Amino acid sequence: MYLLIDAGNSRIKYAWHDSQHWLGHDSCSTDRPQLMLPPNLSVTRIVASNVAGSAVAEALQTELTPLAAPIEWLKASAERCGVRCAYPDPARLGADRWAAVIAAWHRTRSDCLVVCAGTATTVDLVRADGQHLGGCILPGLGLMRESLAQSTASLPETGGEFRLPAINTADAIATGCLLAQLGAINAQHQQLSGAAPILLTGGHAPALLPLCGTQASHQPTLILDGLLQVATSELPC
Ligand SMILES: Nc1ncnc2c1ncn2[C@@H]1O[C@H](COP(=O)(O)OP(=O)(O)O)[C@@H](O)[C@H]1O
Ligand SMILES: CC(C)(COP(=O)(O)O)[C@@H](O)C(=O)NCCC(=O)O
Ligand SMILES: [K+]
Repeated sequence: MYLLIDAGNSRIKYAWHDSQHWLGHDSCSTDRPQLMLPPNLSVTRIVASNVAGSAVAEALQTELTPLAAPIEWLKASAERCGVRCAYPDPARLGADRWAAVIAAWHRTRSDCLVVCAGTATTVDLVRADGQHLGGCILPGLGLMRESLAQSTASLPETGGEFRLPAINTADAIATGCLLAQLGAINAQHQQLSGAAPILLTGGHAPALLPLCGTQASHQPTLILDGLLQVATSELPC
């Protein structure tokens, strides 16, 4: 059994797979790393991406000590599972982005855009031949709204709907933050061949999906899929 763990800055997502099927999945807050695994889960390999810092890594390490397998921490590298990293210093690329890029390329085998819309939003470009081209990082939808609410006297943090043009404050904020995300996605998409698929993952993906056009699809398990791809390859992390 493979156990795959994606530790983001807000939530830890995890799932287990028997090399044929996903058998279960769950998530917990990154502030309280507590994994709920079935008793007697016979795990042969644990592959994890962690962008939430060393304290979270240590907590997971402690939590999973009873399992027979050690945690293998994925780090981006020059090449992995057929994908070549654009960063001259690959270890600087977030392991979650790297896993998502690996999964996206294996899924599409075409030019594609990978959007991870979580605490931060990351956009990555991948070419059909497996070359990662880089991308961009911007505050996630929640962070955008939070920063507006925190730095102003009267802007609300929640509510509102996408309306062009908006005619009330809540809608104006919701619309502005979504347009900022879409602007980054569309600008990066224009660097690829016209109809390249856009793979959206992360907690805010459902909010972006209806605005991203027909090339876009929601891939809730993209990062875990990439971790599985790594786990089922022969190489250690
Ligand atoms: N239905 C949802 N389930 C979970 N998170 C959601 C949902 N809708 C919006 N979110 C937001 O998505 C964020 C978590 O997304 P996620 O991709 O797990 O982030 P990260 O990888 O940075 O931890 C939460 O902070 C929350 O604000
Ligand atoms: C950009 C990120 C903070 C996104 O984290 P997340 O929103 O998934 O919690 C993470 O991928 C990260 O720390 N990356 C390292 C810097 C980089 O990718 O260039
Ligand atoms: K993200």
